[in-house]
Amino acid sequence: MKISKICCIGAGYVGGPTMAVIAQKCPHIQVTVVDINQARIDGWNDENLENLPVYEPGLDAIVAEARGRNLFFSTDVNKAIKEAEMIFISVNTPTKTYGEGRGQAADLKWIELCARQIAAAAESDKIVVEKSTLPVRTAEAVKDILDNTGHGNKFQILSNPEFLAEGTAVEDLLAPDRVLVGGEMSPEGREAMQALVDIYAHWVPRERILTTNVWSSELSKLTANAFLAQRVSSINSISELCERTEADVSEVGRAIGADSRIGPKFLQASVGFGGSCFQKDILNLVYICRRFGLIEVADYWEQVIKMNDHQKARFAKNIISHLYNTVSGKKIAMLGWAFKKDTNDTRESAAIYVADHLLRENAKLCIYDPKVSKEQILNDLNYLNTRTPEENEAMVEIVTDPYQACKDSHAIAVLTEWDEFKDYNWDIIYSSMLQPAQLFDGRNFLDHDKLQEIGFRTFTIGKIIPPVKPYKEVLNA
Ligand SMILES: NC(=O)c1ccc[n+]([C@@H]2O[C@H](COP(=O)([O-])OP(=O)(O)OC[C@H]3O[C@@H](n4cnc5c(N)ncnc54)[C@H](O)[C@@H]3O)[C@@H](O)[C@H]2O)c1
Ligand SMILES: O=c1ccn([C@@H]2O[C@H](COP(=O)(O)OP(=O)(O)O[C@H]3O[C@H](CO)[C@@H](O)[C@H](O)[C@H]3O)[C@@H](O)[C@H]2O)c(=O)[nH]1
Repeated sequence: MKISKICCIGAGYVGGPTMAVIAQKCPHIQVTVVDINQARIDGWNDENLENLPVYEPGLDAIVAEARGRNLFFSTDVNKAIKEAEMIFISVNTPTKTYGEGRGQAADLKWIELCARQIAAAAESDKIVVEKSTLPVRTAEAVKDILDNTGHGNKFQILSNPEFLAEGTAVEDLLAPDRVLVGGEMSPEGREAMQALVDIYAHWVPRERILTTNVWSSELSKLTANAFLAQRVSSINSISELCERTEADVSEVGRAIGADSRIGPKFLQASVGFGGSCFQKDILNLVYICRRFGLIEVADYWEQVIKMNDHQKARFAKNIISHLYNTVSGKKIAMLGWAFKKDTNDTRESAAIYVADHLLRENAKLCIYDPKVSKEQILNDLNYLNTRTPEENEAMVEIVTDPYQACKDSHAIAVLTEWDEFKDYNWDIIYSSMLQPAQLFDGRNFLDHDKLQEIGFRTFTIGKIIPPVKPYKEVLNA
């Protein structure tokens, strides 16, 4: 079966970049990405590529090449469904905030709405591809809705989870470790799988395209994220032990990572993992296990989240304890708000929770992030509901100049590993701060020897840095 028209429902961090790459690599396929969010679609259609709603290195060039040729962004969902032979569902599947499974289960409201809309709008048979991350056996529900409301049209449901990481989405999409396609093991199912495999085979080596049954595919996505997050929580747990024993977590990470059975990736200790996926997907896994009565399995994975919460709280508490057990009324500069570098995404960023912790202690925060807007930072804090939006606005200043953020502060907390932070003139920053100037590197990536040499009291994760010399006088006081 040859596909000539694709539609993707959901123009977010996954739908936008994924479809842009398919369109670039398959110029003969018309790709239409649709969304109910008009502002998002306007952003994707904006002539100024700096206004694309998703920031990813290299994405602007790909959009520029394909947009208007065979890549289109629209809010006309029904039209795109009607025209397409293959429909990707790439809508959000956040943790439920209400009712049964609140705080753990995935909220499949948007998935169901998509299935119903596809059923209502379709005028011919369709292949429906689950691109969103879904609980194992969701395809069953999607198929049930489509089969019972789809006016006799035939639907094949495939699972094709996305493994891209933000910040490296384009490189991950262009050269994925693997592409996973799960489908029904019937002749029709195999034909649908082959149609999707043929699309990816335009640029992905065939041996990297794995096919499985639907349930293995759905569960592999949750499992991959659980394993990755578990590595971060594991090294973070060891970081705390390092701080008590004068071991250095970077050295431990290097030493264990050299074992080919362990491997060197995802062993970077940090203030805690963030992002829209790890926490939500593990909570979902935990929920599914509990539903099946697998209490020990659920508890095992839940510990990964508990460890992560502990790490974020530990970082904030460490700042407070080094500022003589009070941050009340003290200016603290926060460098970085995104959950990792090279993305403007802030979902579940450790920075949000560290900020909230410090604000509960009445700190005054001054925040700088090169890619995150003031509105987004305030939205993130307001979403926690810890205090009123007016109170957040009064306690938090958001600036576009990192030097201004640090000026007159008691301490700097580095929350995101943006490359530009390494190149700052730390002498100038040091001399503009209140003394003793303290710096808390939540990403272990700055040049700590140099910072110590300048005079900073430097604290990092998983390593105690001894002071190299008495604290300097304020240079330009
Ligand atoms: N963000 C990532 O890095 C990443 C990576 C792999 C997988 N995933 C998974 O992919 C899915 C999408 O994630 P995302 O980060 O792109 O989410 P997102 O929130 O950025 O985008 C989802 C989009 O879907 C739209 N939408 C929701 N319901 C709709 C409907 N009925 N019709 C049309 N549009 C609708 C929303 O308006 C939104 O723009 C999630 O299941 C997520 O777990 C995300
Ligand atoms: O050694 C490490 C690696 C990562 N992190 C943190 O872990 C979080 C997640 O990072 P990363 O996995 O690189 O980014 P995501 O975009 O969240 O990607 C994850 O989640 C996606 C959504 O499901 C999956 O598609 C990807 O495969 C999976 O890596 C970030 O806060 C990182 O700073 C660390 O603290 N230490």
